[in-house]
Amino acid sequence: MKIYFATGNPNKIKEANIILKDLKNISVEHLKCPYPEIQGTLEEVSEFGAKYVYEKIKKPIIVEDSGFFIGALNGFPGTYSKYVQETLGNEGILKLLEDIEGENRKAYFKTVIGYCDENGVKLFKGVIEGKVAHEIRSKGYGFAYDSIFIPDGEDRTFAEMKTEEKSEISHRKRAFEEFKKFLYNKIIKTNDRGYYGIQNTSNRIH
Ligand SMILES: O=P(O)(O)OP(=O)(O)OP(=O)(O)OC[C@H]1O[C@@H](n2cnc3c(O)ncnc32)[C@H](O)[C@@H]1O
Ligand SMILES: [Mg+2]
Repeated sequence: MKIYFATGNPNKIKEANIILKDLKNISVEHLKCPYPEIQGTLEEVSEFGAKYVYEKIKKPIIVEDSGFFIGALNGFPGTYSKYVQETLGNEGILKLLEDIEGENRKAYFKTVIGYCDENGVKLFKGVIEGKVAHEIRSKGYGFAYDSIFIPDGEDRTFAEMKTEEKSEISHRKRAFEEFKKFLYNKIIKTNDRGYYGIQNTSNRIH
């Protein structure tokens, strides 16, 4: 089964492939099919985008909308994350937080995957909590906000972790895990042999 992933961001494809690497029989293909990013919640953007792209290609499709939410800024940049990354950038964000210390630097990433096929659209969500670093810290991994985000339980920013490490705990990983559960059920229901397509043999039911 092929699932198309409509995104303009190749980092997302790289991470999705790492996260979904244990899926057999299912491949994720990058699709460059722009869709209107309506102004609204991540859920609204993903639902609209998934339906929009599905109507165009009539094949199983995912889109994904993510945001970076900073507690001390009442969730800003949140649904404006793309625009803020391109304008203020990470330095601008750090400046806004100059006098903010400790617990007040809390932030989280959230991802909402929208999946659409002939049965309609479904959403899958993932969140990772952490805090905003005091300075930009990167070993060249990751992208966008990764160099200022330190996940809870870590000292390093996402941009100091290899993509494989980020992808063990990230918001994207969590959203895709939910999506995987849905795929397992769907495949069990639709496949006569009841074969999951998953390497983990304990999950095989044939
Ligand atoms: O074409 P799409 O899939 O929309 O790709 P995008 O880069 O516009 O992605 P989003 O709208 O989902 O993301 C909003 C902003 O948040 C950034 N972002 C998304 N996921 C991230 C992650 O895992 N780490 C750091 N920044 C991220 C992204 O680069 C944008 O600046
Ligand atoms: Mg976008």
